[in-house]
Amino acid sequence: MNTTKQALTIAGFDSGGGAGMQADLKVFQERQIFGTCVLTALPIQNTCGVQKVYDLPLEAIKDQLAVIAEDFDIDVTKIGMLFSKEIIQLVSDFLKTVDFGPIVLDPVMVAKSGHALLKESAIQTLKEELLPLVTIVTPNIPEAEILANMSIQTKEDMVLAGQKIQQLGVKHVVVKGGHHIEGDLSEDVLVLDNQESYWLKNKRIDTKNTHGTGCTFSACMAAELGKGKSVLESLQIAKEYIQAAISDGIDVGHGHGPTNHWAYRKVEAMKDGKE
Ligand SMILES: Nc1ncnc2c1ncn2[C@@H]1O[C@H](COP(=O)(O)OP(=O)(O)OP(=O)(O)O)[C@@H](O)[C@H]1O
Ligand SMILES: Cc1ncc(COP(=O)(O)O)c(N)n1
Repeated sequence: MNTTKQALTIAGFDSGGGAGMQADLKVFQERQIFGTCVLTALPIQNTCGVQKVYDLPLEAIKDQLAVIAEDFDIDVTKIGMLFSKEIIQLVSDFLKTVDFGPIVLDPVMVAKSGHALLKESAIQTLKEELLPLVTIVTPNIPEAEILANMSIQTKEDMVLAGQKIQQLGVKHVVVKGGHHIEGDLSEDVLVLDNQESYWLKNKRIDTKNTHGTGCTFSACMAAELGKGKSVLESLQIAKEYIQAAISDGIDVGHGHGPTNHWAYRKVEAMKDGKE
């Protein structure tokens, strides 16, 4: 029997290597889970932004999903950029036919540079078709406002939005405070299906190098879930991973630089008493 844990990311492309499928595969490698991938769309982007997005033929996405199903025993699935309602429908229909483990959805809507990565016409399909299949969804504040159909100003609003998003059929919700709420802390809330909620807080880091933070964070959660960790444990590791990846930054590109995927190795070495 094959004991190597296997993850799938269904996501968009980033030539700049900081976000999307590229970030997800880097996280899978760092967290020691084998990474496979299905491309949904081809944005032309680097750290300075997204210039345009090329569509892929739906058939090409369908065929990629089919070859993964033929050949791999997927333990966990992470979903990022989906771009259109047709892609969401296709991916949802496919996921109903396979057991690809828990599903983590980062409901990517707009890139940090401001370019749309999800068409507005796709939001209803995302809510109705995909969310009921999802184990954990990880919206940032603007995404949570759209999914919950409410404005979010306070921490109480974040919890309420999480509960409203659960009513769409998803099991657990992480509403990320991240770069959208003011303050010294970067606070996220996990609303579990048993209605308990947990806050995760870290010092907010003042940096422009935050390209792909949402992708990295959700991919890390997925990797840990795929290896059998609980939802809360996976979230705690993801929060530590992203904190290290942002704070121990690297400087490449001329815009919003990517995060540092090696940084968490130091944190783990310290925990093991090796440093
Ligand atoms: N400046 C920061 N300092 C510390 N933590 C941060 C910072 N920015 C984001 N985070 C954390 O990074 C994780 C990802 O959240 P973020 O809000 O960046 O997601 P996102 O907006 O979906 O990202 P993306 O636009 O890359 O998809 C969360 O845990 C968030 O709290
Ligand atoms: C393919 C893809 N997926 C997600 C993002 C969001 O990342 P960011 O908001 O940091 O630009 C992105 N830019 N590209």
